[in-house]
Amino acid sequence: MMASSTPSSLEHTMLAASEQVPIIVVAIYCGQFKIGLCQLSVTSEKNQNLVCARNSIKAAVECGARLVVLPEMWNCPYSNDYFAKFAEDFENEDASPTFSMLSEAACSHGITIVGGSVPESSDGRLYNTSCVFGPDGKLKAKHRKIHLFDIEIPGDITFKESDFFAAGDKPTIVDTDLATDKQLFNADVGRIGIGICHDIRFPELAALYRAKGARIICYPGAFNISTGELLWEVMQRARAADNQLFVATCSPSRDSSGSYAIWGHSTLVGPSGEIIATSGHEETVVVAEIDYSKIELQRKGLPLDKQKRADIYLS
Ligand SMILES: NC(=O)CC(=O)C(=O)O
Repeated sequence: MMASSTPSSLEHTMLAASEQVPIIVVAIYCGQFKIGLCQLSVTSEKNQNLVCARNSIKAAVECGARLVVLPEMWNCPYSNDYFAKFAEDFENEDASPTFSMLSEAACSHGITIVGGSVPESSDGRLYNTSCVFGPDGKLKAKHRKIHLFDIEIPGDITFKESDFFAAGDKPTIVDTDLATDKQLFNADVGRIGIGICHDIRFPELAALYRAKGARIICYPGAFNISTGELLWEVMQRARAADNQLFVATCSPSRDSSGSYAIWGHSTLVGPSGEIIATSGHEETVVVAEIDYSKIELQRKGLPLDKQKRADIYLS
């Protein structure tokens, strides 16, 4: 068991997809299911973005992924000039091409999709929203970005999401279809926590997800090159190691449209804070195996939950 989860058992393979998007596959023995992270190149043509995402989901599924994650803002450039124009109302499903495509993809492949994030219009407001679909194509959950990315570092980066978006006010935990997955695919996708990009900076949210039984937290994200180099990997590894669970992130690729320079590097991190699979900044699909027994192993060997001195710092 121990030997099977050591780095020496990793197989790294580079494959060429039919759409000529490079695919990175990382397999670990004794895994339970594969996750696919679709690092998409986002253009200012929504339809093209939908087609590209659909192809990428298919490529991930062809490599065995049962859980597929898309990036933050994948149907729309991550830019204030586009958010309102590209927004869709998910209550009106038939008029939402993004909702329809994700639902169809989840249903026809029988997979769970964490649909990155896109601009949502609702009751006269805009939200940065992630929709999660189950293998029957039904919407399982909707997460509205809780912590909006407002930053002003003179001479470096200024961005104010709160000028355009309203903040969500709920954490999002999704119970995926265990029975269906177990019967059909011998996989256990389990309980997932959802955050969007800047949400990753807030350890309290991740700790809440762990307390509620999440075994993986998915963060669609679009870190900037200014913040990404220093913090993107650190944040993911910290959230995973603090909570002894898996963290998956998915970003658009750097060549995406708009003035916002994207860091990329979609990644899967394991419960001891180890990087299992990652990418560069180009368009790609990362497929990696998740073995939940690593969580139990880590929590047994290093029982942070029992060692916690809540009497000292939570009172
Ligand atoms: N999209 C974001 O929330 C970006 C972010 O957090 C960053 O550091 O860049």
